[in-house]
Amino acid sequence: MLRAFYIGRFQPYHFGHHAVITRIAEEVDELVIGIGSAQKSHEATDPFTAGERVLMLYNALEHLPIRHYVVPIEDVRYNSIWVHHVASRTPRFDVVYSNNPLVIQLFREAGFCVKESPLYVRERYSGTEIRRRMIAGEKWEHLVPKPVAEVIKSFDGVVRLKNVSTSDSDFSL
Ligand SMILES: Nc1ncnc2c1ncn2[C@@H]1O[C@H](COP(=O)(O)OP(=O)(O)OP(=O)(O)O)[C@@H](O)[C@H]1O
Ligand SMILES: NC(=O)c1ccc[n+]([C@@H]2O[C@H](COP(=O)(O)O)[C@@H](O)[C@H]2O)c1
Repeated sequence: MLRAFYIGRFQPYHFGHHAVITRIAEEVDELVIGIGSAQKSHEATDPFTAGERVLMLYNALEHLPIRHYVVPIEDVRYNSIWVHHVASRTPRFDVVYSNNPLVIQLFREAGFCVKESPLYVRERYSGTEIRRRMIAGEKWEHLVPKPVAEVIKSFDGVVRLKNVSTSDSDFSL
């Protein structure tokens, strides 16, 4: 039984992520999906809460043919302990898929087998580009699975993103 791990911020979950996850599902038996920077929301680059992102993934992956777990994971101050932090919040996994250089470096140093996942039409499928379109009032719905667009609309996510993007207040502890 081979269980894989894949992490992203999913702000929002889009067809680039979906292509990667669909491909991983052909190679492994189970998949743990980490929702990274789970503590963040209501910011221009991270507008959606961990709970909202759980819902996006849960609904978009309803028909994924393998068992999968969606686990929110907060950032920690020290990169050196991040892999242990991830492991303490997830079912045990055997292989990591990522193309984030820091994620790859940290997992390889910790002794994990890491497979690099290729980018899928990156200029089209990118969280940054989708958020830009949302703020500009351009079409974005075709870049995400239908259930994701429905979740975002259910809580007026585009209005929130526009509001937090124009706000000049930056709250941090
Ligand atoms: N088009 C894509 N094809 C394949 N993988 C992608 C694509 N876009 C992002 N990824 C990967 O998915 C993982 C999660 O990324 P993330 O949730 O930050 O998405 P993103 O589109 O890069 O978002 P942002 O633009 O907000 O940084 C990362 O490893 C990232 O490289
Ligand atoms: N020290 C840390 O908390 C740490 C280190 C490496 C990656 N991460 C997180 O992993 C996720 C990686 O996903 P992206 O590829 O979408 O950036 C991000 O949420 C990032 O913040 C956190």
